[in-house]
Amino acid sequence: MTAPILAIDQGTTSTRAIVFSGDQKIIGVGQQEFKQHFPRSGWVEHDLEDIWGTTLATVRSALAEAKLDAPQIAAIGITNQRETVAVWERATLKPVHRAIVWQDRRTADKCEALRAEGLEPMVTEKTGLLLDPYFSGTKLAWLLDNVDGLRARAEAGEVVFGTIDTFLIARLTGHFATDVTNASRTLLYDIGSGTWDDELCRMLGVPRSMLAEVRDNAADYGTTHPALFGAAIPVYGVAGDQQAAVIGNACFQPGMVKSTYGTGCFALINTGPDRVASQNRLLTTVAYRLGGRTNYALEGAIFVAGAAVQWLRDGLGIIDHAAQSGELAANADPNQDVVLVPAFVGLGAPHWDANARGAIFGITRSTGPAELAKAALESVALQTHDLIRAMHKDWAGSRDTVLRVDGGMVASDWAMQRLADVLGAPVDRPSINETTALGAAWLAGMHAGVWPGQEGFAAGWHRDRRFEPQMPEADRSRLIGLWNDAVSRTLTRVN
Ligand SMILES: Nc1ncnc2c1ncn2[C@@H]1O[C@H](COP(=O)(O)OP(=O)(O)O)[C@@H](O)[C@H]1O
Ligand SMILES: O=P(O)(O)OC[C@H](O)CO
Repeated sequence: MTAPILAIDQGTTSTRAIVFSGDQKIIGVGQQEFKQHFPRSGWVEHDLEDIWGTTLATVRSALAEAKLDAPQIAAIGITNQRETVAVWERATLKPVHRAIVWQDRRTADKCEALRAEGLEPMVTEKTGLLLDPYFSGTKLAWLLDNVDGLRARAEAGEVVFGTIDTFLIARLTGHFATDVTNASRTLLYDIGSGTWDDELCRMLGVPRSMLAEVRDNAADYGTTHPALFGAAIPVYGVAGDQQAAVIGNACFQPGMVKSTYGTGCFALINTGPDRVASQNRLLTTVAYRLGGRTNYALEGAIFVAGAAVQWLRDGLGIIDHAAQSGELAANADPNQDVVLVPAFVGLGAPHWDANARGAIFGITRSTGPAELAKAALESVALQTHDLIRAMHKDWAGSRDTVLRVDGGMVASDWAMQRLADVLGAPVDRPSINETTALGAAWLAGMHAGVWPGQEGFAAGWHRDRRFEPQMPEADRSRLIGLWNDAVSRTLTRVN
């Protein structure tokens, strides 16, 4: 039996709802962008009512486009921007503050202080993460320390914390639950024992009662309140968006790697049941847990990928649409060595320098929009190269792998060709680009028993196009050399 599944993909800049038919084709889409709040330099917040409002609206429009009613949907899968911190009243589900977004850097000093206390090795051992403002824990601590009366209310059990999945589940079904991949990004969860950790909670001053129950990725997360969509629909799948993309790109075998190019870029390699500890400042994270069995991943997280294209459009005004960036880059003068280090919100893996800021090198009088567009797209490829190189150093199982890509930016043929050139390895673009949503839908469909199991699903993965490397090796090494030099001049600290 097959049946349609609805996926909710709550991303950083927009919320999408997608209805997949029983044979995994997209038959209905709803999408809405929402406001980004930047209250101070380096701070990024989302209004949780915007997130909720766009979720309801996009689900309704996806159902309408698919010409389906709620009873015809077998199950819902949820996937979400990870690490973003929401705190709300347990009884009313009313937020007590805007959500603090994963990109927000306000806790850089707190992370530095914890590092100075020598706590990072303990944190990494338990969580697979580093002390960086990117992760939820220090942001939650900031709210407890800075919102009047919040700590007392948290200790009294009146307010709770969750990542965006947890907030949506609470509002959709009334359950207070999260999935293991989202939990693994909080700095509060021990990925080895699979439990919230008391020592980490103490380190960050977080009461245990604020934390949700952690479930497998394919599990029962309750049924939606009937009034929301006209009938109750079970929520059977939940995963953080980058882990959902691993699943949607069918990277189930150890050694398979995917890289997603949305606002940021996140490359994950499946390391199977082995928890590989990085020596090169990659993250160790949960790829998925199905039937109680965990697959781990090494992850490289870059904060600015498509955001560099947005900057070309909104900051510099040199393009009207993201899609024009590739055309412009193709016209750049090949003799100019312009390098952009897009450290707009610090640098993520493998540098983890929260205080670094962006820089452009090699500008001359003849540098213009085309060279800047080329440098912006190239910076995404060069950052990916840093991640893949770190993976190769960390784990022999990562060699000889083809990169599967997805996300909004992979629509750019120029960017994908340059990625293959800089990596010196092939890049595969799948036929369904909505792999994040597809991954969440598969979790739900498989749990509902209406979609194929792992092997059958993987067999249905199809390639749209393979990009083969074409750049001569000498040009490639020269480009990488210029990049390494530019990055070293941008860093504010040596790890
Ligand atoms: N044709 C294109 N060329 C380059 N970048 C693109 C193109 N289309 C979209 N993008 C970039 O992709 C990003 C959107 O991807 P998406 O996966 O929707 O992101 P997110 O989930 O982070 O909101 C934007 O930053 C946009 O600038
Ligand atoms: O919303 P995206 O696609 O930019 O993904 C955000 C990541 O989950 C942050 O870790």
